[in-house]
Amino acid sequence: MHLEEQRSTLEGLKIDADKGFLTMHFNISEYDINEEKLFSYFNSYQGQRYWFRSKDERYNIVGIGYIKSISKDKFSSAVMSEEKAALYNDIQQVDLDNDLKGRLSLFGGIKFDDSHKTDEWNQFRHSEFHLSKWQFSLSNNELFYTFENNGESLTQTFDEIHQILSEIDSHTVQESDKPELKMMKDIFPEEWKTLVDEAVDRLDEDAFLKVVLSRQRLIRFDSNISPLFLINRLNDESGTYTIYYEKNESSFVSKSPEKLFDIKDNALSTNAVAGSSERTLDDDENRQSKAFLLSDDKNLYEHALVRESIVEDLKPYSHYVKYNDIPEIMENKYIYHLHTPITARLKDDVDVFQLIGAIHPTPAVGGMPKALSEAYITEHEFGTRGLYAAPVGIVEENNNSEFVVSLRSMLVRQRSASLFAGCGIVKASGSEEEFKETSVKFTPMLNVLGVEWSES
Ligand SMILES: C=C(O[C@@H]1C=C(C(=O)O)C=C[C@H]1O)C(=O)O
Repeated sequence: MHLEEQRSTLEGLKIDADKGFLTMHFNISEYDINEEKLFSYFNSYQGQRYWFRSKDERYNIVGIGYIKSISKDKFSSAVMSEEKAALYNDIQQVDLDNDLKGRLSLFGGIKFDDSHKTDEWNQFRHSEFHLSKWQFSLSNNELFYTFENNGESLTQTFDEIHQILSEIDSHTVQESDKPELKMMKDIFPEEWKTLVDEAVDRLDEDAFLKVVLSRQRLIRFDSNISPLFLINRLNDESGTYTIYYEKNESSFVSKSPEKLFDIKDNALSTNAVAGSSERTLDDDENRQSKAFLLSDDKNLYEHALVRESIVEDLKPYSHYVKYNDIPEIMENKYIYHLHTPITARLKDDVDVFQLIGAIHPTPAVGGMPKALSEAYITEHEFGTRGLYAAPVGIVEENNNSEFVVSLRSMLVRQRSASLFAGCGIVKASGSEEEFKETSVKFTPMLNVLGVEWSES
């Protein structure tokens, strides 16, 4: 449809005075727009921007300006779904084209737990989801522009948006400087190994099977880490999720390989991921590494715990749950994992927040049994997980959604970055191997930061 025709549909449009917001939904395929141009152009919105890209690019969304948010200091699935319904109910949506495919979405996350040992996550509330003023759905070249319904002329708004889209199209992105590394250190490395040894002693094969313990690495640069530098580097590794989430002065970044679940018209798909071995540049070593994973009892056991827990958690909400008994190899750039795809047909009245409450934390990031391992993590782990290993993702009005388990992640504030990595501890684990595995899991974020490293 041509611009003039789209513009004229607005002239006769009846505005619903009861709604607080209006969303115009545009096809923007005539403009040359990408993530970097958007983050550069909308620099003044820093602190209120996100980028979420699915592994398969079902979603590739950049959101600018948090115009309306649902946020709580405690997670309640009922309250979240009520507030989400109220938020959508207050919006009049206007499609400016007949064959638009995208849907107006919320983006956000729910922290791993409600522990507050340290204050570095204070800029994020416990459960927080945002509707953005500008939602660029880059996988289908669409824009949702949302604004307060205050009687402004719609055709004038339409013209202003097209003016801005032309400016973004011709916007030149300046190259951003690589920050110089000043300091890099593991937080309590020896104490963490002791923590792992103590956990191994505490675990037993009947009542406490597994606990996931994480640790942090702190990095400081000699200048602030520029958002554009990160956006540019995040485009690098394919085959993972991409999350870049600004909130005030903090940014949370993840290159997770792990989906919590996605839902499309009541069909849910998820993936049990647990069991790891390093990927190197040597083909022979890699063949051995994969063969080892597929036959190693400790890794297969850790994996089965995760798969069974997810399947059991899904059953009450599903007509059926399907999966294969034999795990497959997931290949990431720096690491291999065992994974099992799982699908389910959800019952009609199931809400997305209810599912998050039921599944998170999977034993891939918590442990088994769930309550015992969560309490163990809260009591013994150093630091606060915040959004590390937490559900972060996109949700639409009708429950269609995609959530990530936000691993391979970091919290960036001004000149510093805190990197997070964990691993599953079972009775057969050893602290030196687990320390090494967590070091490998820092690699994706070191790469995003442009930090040269060598793990020896
Ligand atoms: C906890 C992390 O990873 C999880 C733990 C794994 C394991 O213990 O083998 C593998 C993949 C993830 O499910 C992490 O990356 O921080």
